Amino acid sequence: MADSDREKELKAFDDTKLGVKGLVDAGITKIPRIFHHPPDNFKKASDLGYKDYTIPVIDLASIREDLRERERVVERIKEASETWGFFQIVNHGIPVSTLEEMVDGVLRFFEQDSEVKKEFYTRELRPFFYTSNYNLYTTAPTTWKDSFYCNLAPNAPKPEDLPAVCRDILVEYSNEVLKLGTLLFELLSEALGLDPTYLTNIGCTEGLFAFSHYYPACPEPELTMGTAKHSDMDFITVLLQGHIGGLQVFHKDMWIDLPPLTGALVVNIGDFLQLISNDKFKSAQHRVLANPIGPRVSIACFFSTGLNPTSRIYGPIKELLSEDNPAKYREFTVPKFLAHHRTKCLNGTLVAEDADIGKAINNARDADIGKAINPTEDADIGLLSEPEAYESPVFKKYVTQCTPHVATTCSITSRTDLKIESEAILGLCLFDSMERCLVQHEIANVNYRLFRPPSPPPGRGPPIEPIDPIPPWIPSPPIVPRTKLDNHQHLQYYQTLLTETTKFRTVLRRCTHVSAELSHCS
Ligand SMILES: O=C(O)CCC(=O)C(=O)O
Ligand SMILES: [Fe+2]
Repeated sequence: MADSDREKELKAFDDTKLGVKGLVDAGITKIPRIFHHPPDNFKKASDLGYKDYTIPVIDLASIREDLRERERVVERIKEASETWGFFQIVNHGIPVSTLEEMVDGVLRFFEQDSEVKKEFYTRELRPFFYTSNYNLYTTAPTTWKDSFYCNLAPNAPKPEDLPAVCRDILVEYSNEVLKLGTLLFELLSEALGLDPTYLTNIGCTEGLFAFSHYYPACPEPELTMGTAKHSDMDFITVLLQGHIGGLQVFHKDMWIDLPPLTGALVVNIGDFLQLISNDKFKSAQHRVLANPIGPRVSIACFFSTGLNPTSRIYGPIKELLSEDNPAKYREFTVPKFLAHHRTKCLNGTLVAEDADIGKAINNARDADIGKAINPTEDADIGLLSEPEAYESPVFKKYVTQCTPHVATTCSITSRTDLKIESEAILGLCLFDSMERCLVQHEIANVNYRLFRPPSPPPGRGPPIEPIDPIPPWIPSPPIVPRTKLDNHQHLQYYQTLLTETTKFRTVLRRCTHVSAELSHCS
């Protein structure tokens, strides 16, 4: 789809102020092209016959009275946060009737008279607003949902800023979530071996905002996504989902369903907590499938000062560090972190996964701020550092222009038999497709070998040291015909290309968020 056509379609869609629900109400049977997403190659655990992959459900019923039980719960939270980055909680103290009323409140908001609802439609940050696809005009495929956004703490919303149809329940529910947050951060602090008040004392409960999503039934669910793959850029998220499923968590190169459970809340670790726990806890990627039945609703409450940033400095918690476990990240402030990611994403410098406000735009590990301190694996062979590699004009050019191409050129179809780590698989797939991009777009007519140059014929330029930047766990993908280097010009060209390709590899190997399906801002 040409960019200008896409732009026009996006604008027309935006101007209706009716969102995806408006399309469904108009009776469409085919979804507009702006919603088309490239197919995903990763499998669902259930399709592979794995039945034992289930996200832990943790019962908080007696943790206040029974110390032993509290210890057991803390242990389970620790395990879930280290392995999954996700768990569900039941008997958390919020009455089921409040949860049900919150879900109903969301339905009432999205299903109210459209003229009243349109009053809330905007892309500007307001205490409460509604929109469809916050970053509609970025390069991302549009997702099949409408959302409202509400800032809850530290500045509680004024009642008059909230829509009448869900005002009371929103206030009640957010007070409950704030209370629950204090308990969760106590348990998470204990799970990290810290004093129970540690995470609260460093401000983890200070900020809260809600995104509530309305996913209408989709006539062609296989062509689009409800929410694209992302991780949350916050400390933790408390998610209430209605009665229709679709949420999936990425785990061991598979998508694991997280089906709704009456009375339960989903808790997931965000990028900030991963970062301050020095990678002990994992911020897992997740997504929501579009569904032929609907509407599905959800309310995600993000513990982050994202909408009221403070100058507080965060970094790996000192008490968790030791000689064997040195800090993996630099310190950061929330505003810098957000600004950095937003700029990166909106510039298209690095195509990111999800640019909704406060969400994971890029993985913390890859940011300049909060960036991994470890020397690059490639330092010993004289490669650029990762930030420099991001600046590589060739990298920018291909990553930004060729992302859809990446999706279609990856030749790796079977991952389940590849016994390598997930990053490696992603890396392999990306390298494979990136190289194909290079070959198809730019260099098909140039004679060269990409990775292992032959020695030039005697007397034709200096011998080339075979540089193999590929770590053993990323096999070199098979690649297209390359004839011999036969003159000095080609040799130089090859060397430039090799450097650039190596920069790709430097970057891509670390960028789990650059997705092989299609990197984008959703
Ligand atoms: O709708 C859902 O279940 C998940 C939404 C989500 O992941 C988010 O808003 O960050
Ligand atoms: Fe999320």
